[in-house]
Amino acid sequence: MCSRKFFVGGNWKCNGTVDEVKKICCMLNNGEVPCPNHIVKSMLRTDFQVAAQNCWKGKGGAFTGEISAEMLANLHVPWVILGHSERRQLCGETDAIVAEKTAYALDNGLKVCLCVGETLEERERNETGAVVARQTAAVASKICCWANVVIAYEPIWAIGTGKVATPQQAQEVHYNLRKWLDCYVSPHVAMNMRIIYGGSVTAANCKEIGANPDVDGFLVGGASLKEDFIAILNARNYQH
Ligand SMILES: O=C[C@H](O)COP(=O)(O)O
Repeated sequence: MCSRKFFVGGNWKCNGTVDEVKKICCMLNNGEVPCPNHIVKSMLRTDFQVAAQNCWKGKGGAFTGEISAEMLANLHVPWVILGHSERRQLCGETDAIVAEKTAYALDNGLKVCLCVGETLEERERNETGAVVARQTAAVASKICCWANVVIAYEPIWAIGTGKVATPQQAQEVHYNLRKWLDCYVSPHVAMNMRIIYGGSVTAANCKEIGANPDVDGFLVGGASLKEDFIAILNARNYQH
């Protein structure tokens, strides 16, 4: 029996003054629904969980500008987003680095939202499945327990562009990724892994994409900064 609970993450990225963050927290706290820092955590209802958007790949130390997994755990930040395409493309994070970070974060008690996804060129060359499998395989070579991992499929061409994947495109990639997990990790992990979709998700398209059997939630950028996010959180009507 599959017990995947619908999962929706808001990725505020590098946005938000204190006043803006207060406004979004207020919207969330008052929304009818079932972050990167400590201030946000203290402003939010306790049924929301906060995630950092990155962490260092190993033990903390002389790494200016970084935050370690231990520091996040110590701040009671339960989640970290790793492997986001903006980190991969803008900060040179390779599959190996993302895998190392994932293993270290898990070992230190964090839960990981692992992002994977292809560029437009890769999709046009029919490489989507291979890219997503390669990115996941790098992590699979470093971790044994997947219980605290959610995988976010985020096609890079859909991020912040308004060009959302069709429900069929999302379902196909999620289905194939689950099949890959079934073959190369285990049937148990495949069945229980939440594979969420990210890339131009809005209140208008979330229900149709979220209705697919292999879409277990969303990772939302732009729309998580707006009132739209409440509708996205409710895309599957209060599933618990
Ligand atoms: O992490 C979220 C994704 O990058 C999606 O961003 P977006 O919803 O603004 O397209």
